[in-house]
Amino acid sequence: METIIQTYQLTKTFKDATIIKPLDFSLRKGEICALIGQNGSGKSTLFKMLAGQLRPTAGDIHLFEKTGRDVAQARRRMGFLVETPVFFPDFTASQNLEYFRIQRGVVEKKRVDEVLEIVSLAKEKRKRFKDYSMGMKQRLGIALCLLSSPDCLVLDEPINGLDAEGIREIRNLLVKLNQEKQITIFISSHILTELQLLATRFVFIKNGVIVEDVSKDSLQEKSQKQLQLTVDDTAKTAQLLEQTYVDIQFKVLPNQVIIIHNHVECSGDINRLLLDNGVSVSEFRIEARNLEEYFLELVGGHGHD
Ligand SMILES: Nc1ncnc2c1ncn2[C@@H]1O[C@H](COP(=O)(O)OP(=O)(O)OP(=O)(O)O)[C@@H](O)[C@H]1O
Repeated sequence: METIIQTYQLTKTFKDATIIKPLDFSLRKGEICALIGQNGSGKSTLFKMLAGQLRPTAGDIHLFEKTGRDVAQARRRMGFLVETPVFFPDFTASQNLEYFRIQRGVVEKKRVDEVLEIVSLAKEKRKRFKDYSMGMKQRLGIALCLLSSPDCLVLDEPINGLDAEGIREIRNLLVKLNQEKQITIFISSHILTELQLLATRFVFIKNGVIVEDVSKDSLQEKSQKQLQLTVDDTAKTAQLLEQTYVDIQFKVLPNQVIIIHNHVECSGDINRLLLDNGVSVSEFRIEARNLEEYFLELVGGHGHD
């Protein structure tokens, strides 16, 4: 399977703040990958480096398995919506796209109508941009990305601020592009549930570090389960967990309760570990939690880091 994006130890530092810590990431053909992180986590910085708008401080980017000088050429196979495009408010949608078609050297004039059709704006193509709703403006932004017939779209928070209907329209559009035109999609949001029905893979970023990278199925599974223990010694339990599972994620609640978010499949081993080390466990159960809670625990700065 072709690798569309590959980064090696990609790093970005502004003055003395390292916003993207050495990051290895790959996006494979056909994926709809969601990049989820709170404001300031580094999503736009990463996307701008991919778009060639920001120069990496260190590390490397390969696009379509091309490297070095060939990256610029490979980048033409991608459509980026990483900053709000500046459309002319008094131009119609058609006129705006026609302007960009000429500017970008897209030869076929009919491509403007084609992309307007794809994003379901054909009927409103003679409306002026300033009279468009937020959702229509975003779809026009995606139409602009599609002008050059890209194989991959990179979209920075395209559903930010849209109402439920606007979100649904963008979601349907992106699923259609992925399924019917085999366009690979890398899309960011700070709200997990917005992309939950769309993405096939979820990458969580916090302070410029990828803290989790999971498939849709795995996300469902993980987000559904956690271990809740009531113990006589929370400090000792915390110590044992950290010693045994380096990436353990847990939080200590009042009343001697500990919630463990990962390694739920090892519940038997965890129980034995505690008992063998003299911790008395009065309650031990696997329970459900929702996706939003899961997201907040991963990137929201709550609980155990
Ligand atoms: N040109 C710059 N100079 C200095 N700091 C910057 C620059 N661009 C971004 N930053 C800082 O980098 C951090 C990450 O910003 P970035 O825009 O990548 O985050 P984000 O995850 O996209 O958040 P948002 O959803 O708010 O756009 C922020 O603290 C921001 O202030």
